[in-house]
Amino acid sequence: MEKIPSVDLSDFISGDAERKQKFVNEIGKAYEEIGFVALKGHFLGDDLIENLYKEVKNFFDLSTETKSKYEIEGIGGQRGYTSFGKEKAKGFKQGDLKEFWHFGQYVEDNPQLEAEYPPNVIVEELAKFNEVGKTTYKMLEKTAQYVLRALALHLGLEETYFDFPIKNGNSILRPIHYPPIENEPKDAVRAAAHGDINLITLLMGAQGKGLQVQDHNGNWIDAIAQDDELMINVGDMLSRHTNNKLKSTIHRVVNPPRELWKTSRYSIPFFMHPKSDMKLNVLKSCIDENHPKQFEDITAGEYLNERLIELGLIKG
Ligand SMILES: O=C(O)CCC(=O)C(=O)O
Ligand SMILES: [Fe+2]
Repeated sequence: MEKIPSVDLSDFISGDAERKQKFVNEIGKAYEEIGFVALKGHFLGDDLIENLYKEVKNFFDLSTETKSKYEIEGIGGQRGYTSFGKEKAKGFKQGDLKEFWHFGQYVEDNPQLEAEYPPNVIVEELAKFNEVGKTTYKMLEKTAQYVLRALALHLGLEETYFDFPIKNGNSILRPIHYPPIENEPKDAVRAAAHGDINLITLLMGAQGKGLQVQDHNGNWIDAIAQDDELMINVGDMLSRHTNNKLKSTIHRVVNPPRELWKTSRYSIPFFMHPKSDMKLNVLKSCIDENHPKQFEDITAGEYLNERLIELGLIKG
C-alpha cells in the first residue's frame, strides 16, 4: 500500500443503508491493513479550524517564562503545557523536538469522575484560547463517536457498544508546536517512531509532509491529508481489545529538508480514551483457532498507567 485510504463520514450518517455499509467496509478494511484513514465529512467547520490554529499559534508565541507558568508539576503532563524536548517516545534516549498543550475532558453530570481527572488549565493571557479548545474537543469527540460506531458494526458488536465507555472519557486534545530547527539535530526527530496508546487518534494538521506510517514490509510511507480531511488511526487500546485485528500502526514525524528548517510545524491530535474502568479484555468475537488470545485482561486505566510509566511521565 502506497497511500492512506480516504473515507467520507457523511456516507455513514447519510441515512442510506448502502452508503453506511460502504463506509463500515472501507474503514474496517483500512484498519485491518494499515491502521490509518484520511477522513472527510467530520464535524469541524472551517471557521473553527482557522480560529483554533490562530489561538494555538498565539499560545506558542508567548514567552518561555509565561508558558512555563502553565507547566504543572505532579500531573504527568495530563493538562496544560509540556516544554520543548521533554517527551521521549518509548525506547528512545533523545526527547522529541516539540512542545505541546493538553486540553482534557469537560465532565458533565458526574462529580465522581470530575474529581478523578485533573482540571483543565486556563490561559489567562488569551481569552479565546480556552473556549476554542473546548469547542474543538467536543466536535472531535462527536466525530470519534461515529467512527467508533462504524468500527463496532465492523466487529459484529452493537452499533452503540463504545458510546457508554467513551462518555466523559479520559480523552486529550494536544496542540503540538515543532519549532524551526536551528542546528543539525543529534539523533532527535520531531516525533520518534511510536504507536498511540489510546482507542483512536484524530489528527488535524497532516496536510504537509512530515507524518510517516510504517507498512507491513517496514517501508515508511508519507501520510498526507487533503485540506478537508483528518487523519484517523487505531491506537494500542483498540488493537489490544480486538486481538490485533485492527492495527495500531507505528508512525513518526520526520525533520523537514534543510531548506524548510526555518518553518514551524503545528499539528493537533485528539487522543480518544474511554473512561478508566473500561475493560480492554480481548473481544470473544476476535478469538478463534487461528487467532488465539494474545493479551492479558486489563482496564484502560491500568493500561494507561503502564504506558505513562514507560514514557517517564509518571513514576511507577
Ligand atoms: O504531528 C503529527 O503529525 C503526529 C503526532 C503524533 O503522532 C502524536 O502526537 O502521537
Ligand atoms: Fe502518534
